[in-house]
Amino acid sequence: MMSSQVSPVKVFIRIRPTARFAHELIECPPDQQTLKVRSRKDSDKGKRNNQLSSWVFQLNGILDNVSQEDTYDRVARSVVLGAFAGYNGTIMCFGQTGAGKTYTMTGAAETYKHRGIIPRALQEVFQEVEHRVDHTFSVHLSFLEIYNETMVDLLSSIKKGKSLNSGVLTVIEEPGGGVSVKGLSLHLVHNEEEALNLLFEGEMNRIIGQHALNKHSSRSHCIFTIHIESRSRTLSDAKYITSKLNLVDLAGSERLSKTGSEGQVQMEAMYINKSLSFLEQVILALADSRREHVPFRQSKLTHALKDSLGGNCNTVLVANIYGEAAQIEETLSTLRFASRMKCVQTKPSINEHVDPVKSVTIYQLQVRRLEKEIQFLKEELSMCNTLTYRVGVSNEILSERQLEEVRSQVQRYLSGLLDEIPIVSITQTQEVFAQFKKVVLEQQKKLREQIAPRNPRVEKAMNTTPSIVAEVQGSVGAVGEVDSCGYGLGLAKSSQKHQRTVSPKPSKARKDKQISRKEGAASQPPVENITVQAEQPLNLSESDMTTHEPPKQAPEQQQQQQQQQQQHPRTDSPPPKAEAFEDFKAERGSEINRILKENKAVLSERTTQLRVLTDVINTTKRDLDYITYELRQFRERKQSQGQFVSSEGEPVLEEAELSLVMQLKELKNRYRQAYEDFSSTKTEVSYCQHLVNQCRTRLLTEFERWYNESFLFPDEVLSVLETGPVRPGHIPVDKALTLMDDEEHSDGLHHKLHADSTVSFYNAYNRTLKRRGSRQVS
Ligand SMILES: Nc1ncnc2c1ncn2[C@@H]1O[C@H](COP(=O)(O)OP(=O)(O)OP(=O)(O)O)[C@@H](O)[C@H]1O
Repeated sequence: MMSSQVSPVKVFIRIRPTARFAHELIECPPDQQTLKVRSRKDSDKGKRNNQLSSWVFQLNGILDNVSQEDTYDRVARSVVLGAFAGYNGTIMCFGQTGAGKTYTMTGAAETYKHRGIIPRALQEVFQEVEHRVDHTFSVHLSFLEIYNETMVDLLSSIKKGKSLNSGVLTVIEEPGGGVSVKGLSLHLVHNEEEALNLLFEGEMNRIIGQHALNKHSSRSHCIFTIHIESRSRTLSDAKYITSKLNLVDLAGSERLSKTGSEGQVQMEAMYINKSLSFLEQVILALADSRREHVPFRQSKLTHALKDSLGGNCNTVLVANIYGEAAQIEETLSTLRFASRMKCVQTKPSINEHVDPVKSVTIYQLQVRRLEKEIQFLKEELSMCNTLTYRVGVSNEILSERQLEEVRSQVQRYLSGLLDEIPIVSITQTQEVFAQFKKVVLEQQKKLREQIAPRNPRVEKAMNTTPSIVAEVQGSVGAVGEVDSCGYGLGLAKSSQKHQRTVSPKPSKARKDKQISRKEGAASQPPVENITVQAEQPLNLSESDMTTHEPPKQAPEQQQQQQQQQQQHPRTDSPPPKAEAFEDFKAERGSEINRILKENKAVLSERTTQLRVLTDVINTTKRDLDYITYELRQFRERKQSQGQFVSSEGEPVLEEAELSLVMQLKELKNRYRQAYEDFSSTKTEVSYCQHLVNQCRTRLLTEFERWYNESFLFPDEVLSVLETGPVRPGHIPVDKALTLMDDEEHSDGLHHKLHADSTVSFYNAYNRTLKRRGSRQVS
């Protein structure tokens, strides 16, 4: 049930038309909401009073000379429509016998025009059911009569009704605060006509007693209920709403003395008066916010109307009055009841429920649907795989336009104009790789054409130098913290050094050339701006230096190399990296090295400071614990000996205790200060560590580049690299130098990728051909 707002009961006065209307006693001002009544009688005591008393009643509307149609519109329509939104509604007529309750509620059966609220409500309900096509509705009816405190099912004569209990009817309270009548039959109706049939059937069954005032007077209370249940057609969830419309025709409220009834009828009148009196008590209790208990259970009527009066319901009361002078007492009584009812507040709220069975079914359906979907996707995936590896390739080959797009993407990616190449399909991804390889091969070919025939040294470098990537990774891993500053090259022990017969250092002229080349390079940022992130590992070890050993060669190769070395001067061979690194730090990389050393010095100093502060904190903490313990001990001792109190009655601190308190205070301050210093120093340490790491990475990266470009690559290689789309770092440069795929290999690459994919298809095709051939032969 959804949260509700408080809403007061709406009260209307309906005046039965009469030629003898007591205009001198009842005045209806034009505002249509006020009734002024005068009377010479003391209505409470039932005696004549010479004083003329007057009363003013303020209500929601006065229905004087108002048609049945307008009465329905003003009184009932909103309540009936509210039921379609899930709100319960109650409309009840109250008043003395013959004042027009039944006329208002059921109407005059003879003429269609004079039909009352119930038939009009039924008409509206079925019109709404027809209009609201997005919902399915079920409408049930029940008709209850309360006669002499006995509940009677007015539709029990109808066989089809569903009733939980065919025995005695009892009012039961439902968990949400509502009430229902156990055993009362509920009848499913599909249209207005079926519903009206039931209404008339119930009316026929109504017990009618002879009465002095009105021979057709109803001596019972009747509750005609329309039960509506609606479910969305569009949302297949388990939620649904229910509502009920109680249309109540109360028995006449006249006094016993006035009826002049005897015997059975007098008994009826007594019961009626009693139940209406209980109704009044309930209304009084509901109108008084201080009252905690409301006596609903005192009568069947009040119990059955419990949720209509004080619960989850839009409630409207029509108080019918018979405006003749002779009835002024009853009129006053009815109006008093009506104005009390106006103070009653209800809490209408939408009755939304969740169908437990349906919710399980819905989840089951969802699970089943998802399982189906998974199955479908699995099948689609397997079909896709099948197609990709067998026949699909021929269908999925990229068009010329698509190929061109991939080429363009790769070019833009390599030149830095595109950040990433999105993966679209397997063939597109294959094509991207193919294009990358093609670029590499093209560059390699260009290199070979330009330099190989003219420069045998490059051939040699290409054959003897490990891959640049391996070099960068391996060599970076070869430098460690072994020098005096805690940093430097991890120099291999002399016994582990490979024996080189060549001069370890490049000539001065060569070095100058190298330096000027690097200094001219645009990629060289100022050393202060150390923001390059490390991509290489930083931890370097001595043993890694052995990775600089030339790869093991076959004896023939060694012999060939020795011959080559004899042919070419030794100065052409690259120096050992350890020595080159020392040179680099002294010259080309001196500035970075200096900054690195400075940063390391600051780091070392801050680390020492941090250590000192840690000691201070620990010592202070120990002292704090000790003084706290001492103070506690002192106070416990003092407690056992009794408290010293000054002449003013204040507790007195002893000198020793005061000293401990002061020490504690001082220690706390020291601790706080040391902790603050520790925190800020710790931040500094991690920042310095970060700077050191950056510098170290930078030094190594610069060294590797310098080493490679100075000793391994000739100018021709560098010039080609600078002009091509592949920038240093994009691909392993040595790959470009050492990979020697021939032209056909390059050209055939794209086809091979597809050929791999089509192999299954062609294998199968060839097998079929073979089988066919063998059959022909045989
Ligand atoms: N507003 C009205 N317009 C025309 N006729 C009316 C109106 N109100 C009541 N009457 C007529 O007055 C007579 C008594 O009305 P009705 O039977 O509705 O009174 P009641 O309050 O229902 O009495 P009871 O105590 O028997 O239930 C009926 O013949 C009815 O047609």
